[in-house]
Amino acid sequence: MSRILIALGGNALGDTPKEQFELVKETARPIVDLIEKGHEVIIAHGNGPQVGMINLAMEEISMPFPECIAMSQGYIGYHLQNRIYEELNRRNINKNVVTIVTQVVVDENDEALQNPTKPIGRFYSKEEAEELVVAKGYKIIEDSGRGYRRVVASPKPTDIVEKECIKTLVKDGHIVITVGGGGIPVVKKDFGYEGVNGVIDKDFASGKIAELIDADYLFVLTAVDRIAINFGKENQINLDKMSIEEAYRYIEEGQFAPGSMLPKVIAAVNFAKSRKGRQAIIVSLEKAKEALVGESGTIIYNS
Ligand SMILES: Nc1ncnc2c1ncn2[C@@H]1O[C@H](COP(=O)(O)OP(=O)(O)O)[C@@H](O)[C@H]1O
Ligand SMILES: NC(=O)OP(=O)(O)O
Repeated sequence: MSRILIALGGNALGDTPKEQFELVKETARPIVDLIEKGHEVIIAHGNGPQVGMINLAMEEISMPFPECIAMSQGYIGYHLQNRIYEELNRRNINKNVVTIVTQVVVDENDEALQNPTKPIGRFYSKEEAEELVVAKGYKIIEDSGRGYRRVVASPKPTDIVEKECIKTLVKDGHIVITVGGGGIPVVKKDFGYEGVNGVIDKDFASGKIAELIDADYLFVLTAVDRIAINFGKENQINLDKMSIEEAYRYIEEGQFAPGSMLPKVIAAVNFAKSRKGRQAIIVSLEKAKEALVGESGTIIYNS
């Protein structure tokens, strides 16, 4: 039996709450497959499209990002815990599922707070993007050949406020959904914490919690079955494994798009490096079960 941290991509959760609730029904199956095999599963998820949607919908009252992230953790967590519970019941597996509203500590001097890089919200055409820059003052970038997106600050996680609660729940056999959307970014104050504007990359927060709960595997589930080099080009090569040294070389070559595949690879490398025997796997949701027996995904390993 292994302890597996599953990081679900926000782009795989659909565009509307209705669409998401249907999609998450499918998401629950491969997750429960792993639980049925006896693995301990902890779930993290993205919120890029959703947090952008919430922030835009609440523009009139300028809803700050920490609150938007908390809302996204709540409703994505609700969908996941509802559907996973249903799937567990269908298979007569007696387990509890719970979502933790999670605050993630960042450094108030993190330079990333002044330099927006994290794509959120929907994709725009080039013309729409140009209009938004003028009308709303957004910073917009081109996102991995898929269109244009707003970017916001994305500080690095340094600690997780609720880590002891998470550890206890996992130890007691409960299925925990945590660090949704990378967690609510907070900075330490004298007696507590205060939210800051930004969206933490869920891949980095997932790597952090995976280390803290002593996971054996970090599964980063996204839209592609494998990492590729020369991605999207005629000479694209999909990788079934990648050593840490190879990963560093490909990063240097610029093989992984910033804001999409690059944070996943960095989080995977950091996790694989942190303890001998730990492996990170980047794979699609549909192929998660196959990935555990080496039949899909890209394994990032410490050679
Ligand atoms: N080298 C690469 N190999 C595979 N996919 C890549 C690569 N570079 C960029 N991508 C893109 O990155 C996407 C994953 O990032 P993203 O959609 O932001 O993640 P998430 O699933 O967490 O929302 C893939 O679906 C793919 O379109
Ligand atoms: N917060 C975050 O990293 O979300 P995505 O995975 O949706 O980009």
